[in-house]
Amino acid sequence: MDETPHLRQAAMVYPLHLKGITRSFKEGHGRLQVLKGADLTLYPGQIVALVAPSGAGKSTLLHIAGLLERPDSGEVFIGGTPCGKANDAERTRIRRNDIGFVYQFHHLLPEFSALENVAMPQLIRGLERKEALERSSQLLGYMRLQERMDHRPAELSGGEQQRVAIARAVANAPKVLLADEPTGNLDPKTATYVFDALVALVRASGLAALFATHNMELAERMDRCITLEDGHVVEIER
Ligand SMILES: Nc1ncnc2c1ncn2[C@@H]1O[C@H](COP(=O)(O)OP(=O)(O)OP(=O)(O)O)[C@@H](O)[C@H]1O
Repeated sequence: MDETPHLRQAAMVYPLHLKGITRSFKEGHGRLQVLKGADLTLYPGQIVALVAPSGAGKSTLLHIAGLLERPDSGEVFIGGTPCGKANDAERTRIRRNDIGFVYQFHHLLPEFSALENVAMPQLIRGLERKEALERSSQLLGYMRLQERMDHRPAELSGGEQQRVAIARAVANAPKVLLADEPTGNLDPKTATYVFDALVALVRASGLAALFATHNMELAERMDRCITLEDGHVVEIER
């Protein structure tokens, strides 16, 4: 691995740092090389849009950054911790404590209330129930859902469900928030509302966020826009 002092510093300081990520998949008799040495650094408090055509590798990059998949080569640093050599248990711990995920579909637990859904990751992490519920209630208030806390997901609108999912994603105060089309299944007005709530939360908590989106209007409101070109991360100048 390239270990210039600059990179060592970046790896120590930044919420997310990807260095030389490669990933290929089996395709017919050959391999499809999706990522060919992708580099990316996210700064604290920064919201970055990842905009690229379908099939360019956005989800692959997010899965690798979120420690859901391992790259073929390269290194993922979360809050300065190199994760390549970490075993599965350590990766699960880092994922649980330091990474928040928001998906296009919320994956809330249907039999639990909004409040319990947000409390769940904190309880799994070992927080006292009272403390977890208090913090969850605060986060839901932040997402303007104080009136909806006791509702189950089926009793909430799509935009409300997604705001619960966002509150849950940041419940453990992660270093980085990763989102794959977080507003993709919402109508434009609701998408903007949910996005605004998300931005407010990211700004307030100072974490870094990386969002894959096809919504150019939302992407342009983020701090930085990046794309994937031929397996590399490229900044979109604005
Ligand atoms: N597990 C896998 N096995 C084989 N091929 C895969 C696998 N995962 C992804 N691919 C292929 O890798 C390429 C990139 O996929 P990826 O899902 O990362 O793209 P994407 O940019 O997120 O696309 P979309 O915007 O359509 O979600 C695609 O050609 C896809 O078919």
